[in-house]
Amino acid sequence: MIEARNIRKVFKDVVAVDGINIYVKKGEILGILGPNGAGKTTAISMIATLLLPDGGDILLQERSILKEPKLMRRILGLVPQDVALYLDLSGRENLEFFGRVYGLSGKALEMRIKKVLEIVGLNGKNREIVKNYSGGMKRRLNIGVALLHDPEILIMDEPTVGIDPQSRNHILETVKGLNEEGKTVIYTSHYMEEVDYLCDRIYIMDYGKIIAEGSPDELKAMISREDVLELKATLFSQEFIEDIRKISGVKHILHDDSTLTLNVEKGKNILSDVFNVAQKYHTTLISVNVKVPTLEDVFLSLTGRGLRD
Ligand SMILES: Nc1ncnc2c1ncn2[C@@H]1O[C@H](COP(=O)(O)OP(=O)(O)OP(=O)(O)O)[C@@H](O)[C@H]1O
Repeated sequence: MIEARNIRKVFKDVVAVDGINIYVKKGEILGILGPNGAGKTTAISMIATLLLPDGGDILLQERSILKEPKLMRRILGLVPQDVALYLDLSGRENLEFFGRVYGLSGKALEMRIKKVLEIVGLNGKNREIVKNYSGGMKRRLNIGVALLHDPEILIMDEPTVGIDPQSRNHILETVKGLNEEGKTVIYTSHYMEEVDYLCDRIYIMDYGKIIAEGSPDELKAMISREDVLELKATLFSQEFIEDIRKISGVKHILHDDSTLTLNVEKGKNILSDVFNVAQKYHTTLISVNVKVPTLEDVFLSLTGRGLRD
């Protein structure tokens, strides 16, 4: 349906998107996963025709949207990262305003507003001014605005950042529901749990490049030659972590003060080495677990860094 070929965008001396290929199939939820600054927003802004690439082409059903941006704009709903709403208007008034911008009016507009309020679960609050909405409600209304003209494709840029868990779940379920009704979705996030849960296919981005592509299971299978071990303690010292890093078979480490995640060569038993290090630094291990790999472990394996470093 959509095919971005070798697209590139440079801002002064920053190569935000470095010659990537992305395709989107009709009816799928496509995830773009990557840490802050990876280039996700820049990539989808080009697909959404908000930014012109410095190189490459973007095709919608074989026709270049660089030459014919209207083709894309007609069928696209974009949910930007920053909430774009009128705070002094009610939820309903915002929908009325943006609906008119999309060219809707009269009964058609009224019906779409009713439908959209149902989808985003804001029926009960539609006459309240948006200033009084919680962060999650504002995000949901923002999604509602993007749905007003009943777009075929929905592009969502990190729609759950900084909101409460209940609204987050509501948004994830809304995306699933919209997809089941036939909408194609492009969803960017740096939360691996979200893309794992939602997406049929995922591109992992880092420093403007795509470093892996596949279904969540395919991506996890990429590290099937590694075991993931998780150690917990009250506090891990830097010296402890450095000694663990030196154990033969340890490929990557992700850590905070109390949890160490190790990607270890498959089948390599490093437990006695781990316990020796623990003894050396008088560190009491609260737990040692073999983990089922997550997309975070895939990213760690590919880059040596965590998604949220
Ligand atoms: N308008 C701009 N001017 C200059 N640099 C920019 C601009 N937009 C993005 N960048 C830079 O391009 C790189 C990619 O940014 P982008 O916003 O696309 O990443 P992202 O993966 O969406 O991350 P985030 O979640 O933080 O938005 C970053 O280094 C960013 O600082």
